[in-house]
Parts: sequence; structure tokens; C-alpha cells
Amino acid sequence: MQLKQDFFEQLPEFYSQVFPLAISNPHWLAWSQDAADLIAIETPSEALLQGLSGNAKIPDASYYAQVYSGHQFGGYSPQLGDGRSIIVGEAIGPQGAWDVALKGGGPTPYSRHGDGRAVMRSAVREFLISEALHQLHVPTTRALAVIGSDLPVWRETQETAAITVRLAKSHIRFGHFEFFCHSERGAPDKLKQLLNFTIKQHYPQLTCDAAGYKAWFTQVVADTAKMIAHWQAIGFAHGVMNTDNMSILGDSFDFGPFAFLDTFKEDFICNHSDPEGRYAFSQQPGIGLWNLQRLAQALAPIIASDDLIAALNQYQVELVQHYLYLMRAKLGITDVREDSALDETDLELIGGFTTLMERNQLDYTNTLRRFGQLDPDSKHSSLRDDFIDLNGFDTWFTRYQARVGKVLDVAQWQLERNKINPKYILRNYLAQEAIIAVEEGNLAPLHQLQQVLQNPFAEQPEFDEFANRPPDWGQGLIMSCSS
Ligand SMILES: Nc1ncnc2c1ncn2[C@@H]1O[C@H](COP(=O)(O)OP(=O)(O)OP(=O)(O)O)[C@@H](O)[C@H]1O
Ligand SMILES: [Mg+2]
Repeated sequence: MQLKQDFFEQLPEFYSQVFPLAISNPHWLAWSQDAADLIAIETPSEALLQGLSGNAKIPDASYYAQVYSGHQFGGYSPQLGDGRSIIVGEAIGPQGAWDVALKGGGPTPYSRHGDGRAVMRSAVREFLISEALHQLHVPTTRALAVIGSDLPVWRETQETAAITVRLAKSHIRFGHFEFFCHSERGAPDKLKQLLNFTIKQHYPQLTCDAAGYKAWFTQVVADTAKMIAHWQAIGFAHGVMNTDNMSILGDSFDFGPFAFLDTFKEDFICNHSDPEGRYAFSQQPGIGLWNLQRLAQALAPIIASDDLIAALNQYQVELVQHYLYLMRAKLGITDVREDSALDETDLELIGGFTTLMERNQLDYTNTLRRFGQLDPDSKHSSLRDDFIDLNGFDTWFTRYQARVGKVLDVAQWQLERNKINPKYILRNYLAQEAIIAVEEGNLAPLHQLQQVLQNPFAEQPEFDEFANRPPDWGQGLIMSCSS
């Protein structure tokens, strides 16, 4: 692993140096070669294991925890920071550099009352979802590995510590800017320093002046909107959209109590600690804007408010446009004209279908996957059989057929649908089964699940059961924040 240290060297006031604490008996629980290729690592060597577990110094590493703050569940937390994530530097890969972070690497000056650790179940979930979302073409941070240990940690009961090795193009969050606006250490020149660094590293086409700042914030708004459009289209609920969990690059970031929808439910809440549903599935688009507004407030000392407002005004347009683009492709509406991007009729057609799914208690992913078996020209379809409300389906399908029009090559059209509507997603019950097996010392189910999720659009008939809806015990499995 070849490391550089741009953040560490250029932003000395934006972190605290801190070394990971060694853990006993580190061992690989999971490894993603796909992620390893990003930073040109060929194999999970013993030396790497010792380094990433904090038991040996990694050559050229600088160990540090970044400082940030953030709005959590609507309230401002003035001092957060990496309480259990230690960054070792930026690893250079064939297509650019990636921050390497040891999530669960030990306490830092920002740990407050926490132990600086992550439990195995949450480390495994973060690993699986990072790699799964990437394969589903959703912008996300990545995960190189999960390292298990013998170290006991206490949550509701005693559990075992593990480390997720996270790769991120950047760990800069909305909360970084909030901290350097609102805290005692905040000042416009610090904000500028952070912003100029962000632009130089990640938006090299932009200039560090008023025009560049405006273009940059417009881009952040668009990227955030696109990320959330992806979540809504794939049926993903993040669960903890606090501003300290919003990456400035619009990558899905910090995976805790997330869940994919099984049965479609607009107001689905996946976070046990969110009884009011602030971060319910249907709320995600609105929360994305709210979070961007908090970011805009933090940037107000250095970016003209007219520019900030103009960019924020584009959020909804960007989100709906991208959502429409993704959903039309899923439903096989292929005759899209550029100027029909904000077509209300298509939005209603799509909404009509999700409402039908909800009323008929259908599985979101599997129902969309059925589009790969549909003949849009035919009155009868196996998709229709899934609905209890046949009249409702027929009415919708008539509208749908009128919209899709004549499909010339149905086989090709079906093939295209299967490339867009996944068969395999990380359902909570699948993650749970793999985690229980790890607790019992059996890594095979975890590795098999990882392998299935590597190719979510392929049929993989030998793994059909991974596409099943949850069994009774796994329905509406809700995760807590304790991780
Ligand atoms: N076990 C822990 N020990 C110390 N700090 C913790 C612990 N768990 C969470 N924190 C801190 O609490 C804050 C909010 O936690 P949150 O769950 O959003 O982040 P996280 O999952 O720890 O990490 P990240 O956002 O880097 O993925 C962060 O400052 C985080 O570092
Ligand atoms: Mg977090």
C-alpha cells in the first residue's frame, strides 16, 4: 500500500494525531479484492493484517482522527469528530487515491464516552453494504476488509470488537464545514482553507475563487440529490442521515441501522432510535435538502448567499430528474426525450406502481425484477398474478402499456430490465444469518453472501434462495444505533 498524506500535511488544524490500539488475535473475517484493486493491493498479507489491526506500524502511515460537528436528529452537536475511526492516509491506486480508515481502531480525542470500538456485527454490515451498493451502481464509500479479534466490548451485552477498513475518496463531511463555521476554532479563513483543499483534491477543474465556489456548491447539491435519487430507486433506507454522516462528495457514508425495503412501505423506518421517522424512507429526499441547507449556512461566511440559494433551488429538480431517469429505466420506458425530464405524468405512473405495491404488500426488489419476464404488449403476465387487487393492476397496466408503446424486440427489452433491476440485495435477514454464523465461527455464509452480492444483476440460479423475501423472524427487522 503506497500512502500519501495530503490531508495530514496540508490541514494540520483539522485533526488530532492518534495511534490505533492493538487488538488481540486479529484475523481476516472478510476481504474485498475488488476494493483492494482500487489501491493496488494484490493479496491480504500477514503484514497488512498486523498493520490494519493496529498491531504494527504501517510504512508511511500518519494516524489521525478528523474533527467535525453536525446536526443529529435535527439538533446541533457542536463537537463530534472521529471517535472510533482512525485514518492512516491516502492510498494511491490506478484511478486515484483513497483514504484508508480503521473504523473501530480504538479511542481518539473525540471518543467522548465511547470506547472507540465497533462490534463485529456492525463491522460486517458496513463491509457488506459498502460493497453491495457499489455493485448496484450507487455512489458509496468502499470497504477493503473486516478484521475480527478476541477483544471483548460491551454494548447491551458483551460482544467482540472488529475493524472495518473503509476506503473513501474523502472523509470530509458536511459536519467539517459546520465545525469550522460554528465553533470557537472556526473562522472564515479556516473554512476557506478546507474548501480550497476540497476543491483542489476533488474538483480540479474548478478554481478557488467566487465563481469556483459557486460551481462547487452547485455540484455538491447535484451529487447529494443524485445519491438520494439512487436510494429511493433501489429501495434503500440509510437510517441516520445526520449531517456528520453526509459525505461532501455525495457518496453513501456511515452504515448503521440501514435497510433495503423488503415489502414496499413508503414510510418505512429502519432505525430503532428514530420512532418518529425523521429518517423514514419517504423522508430521505426532504432531509437531503435540510442537510444541504445546514451546509449552506456553514458556508455563508465565504460564499455569497445568492449563490448558495440558487444552488439549493436546483436540488429538487436534480433529484426528481435523476429519480425519473432511474425509474424509467427500471420500468422499461425507453423513449425518453431530454425535455420530458420533469414529466409529471411519468412521476404519477411510477408513484401509481409503488402505491399498488404497498397496497398489495409486494416485495419492492422482486416485483421490479419481474419486469424482466414481462411482455409489455401482452394482456397477461406473471407479474399480474402477484397482485391481489387485479383491477388496480389492470388499470395501471393499461396506462403503462400506453406509455411504453410498442416494444420491437421484447427479448432484448427484457434483457435490459435484468441489467437494471437487481435480483440480489443485502436484505437484513441475510446479513443477520451471516453474522450469526460468524459468531459461531463459521465464515462460509458471510463469504457466500458477499459473493452473491458481487453480481446482483446475474441470475445465479444456485443462489436463488438469497432472493427470497424474509422469513417471519426476519420481517421488518429493525436495527439499533448501538454498534
Ligand atoms: N464506540 C464509539 N466510541 C467512540 N465514539 C463513537 C463510538 N460510536 C460512535 N462514536 C462517535 O459518535 C459520533 C456519531 O456516531 P456515528 O454512528 O454517526 O458514526 P460512526 O459510525 O462511529 O462513524 P463514521 O461516521 O465515521 O462512519 C461520531 O463522532 C462517532 O465517532
Ligand atoms: Mg457517523
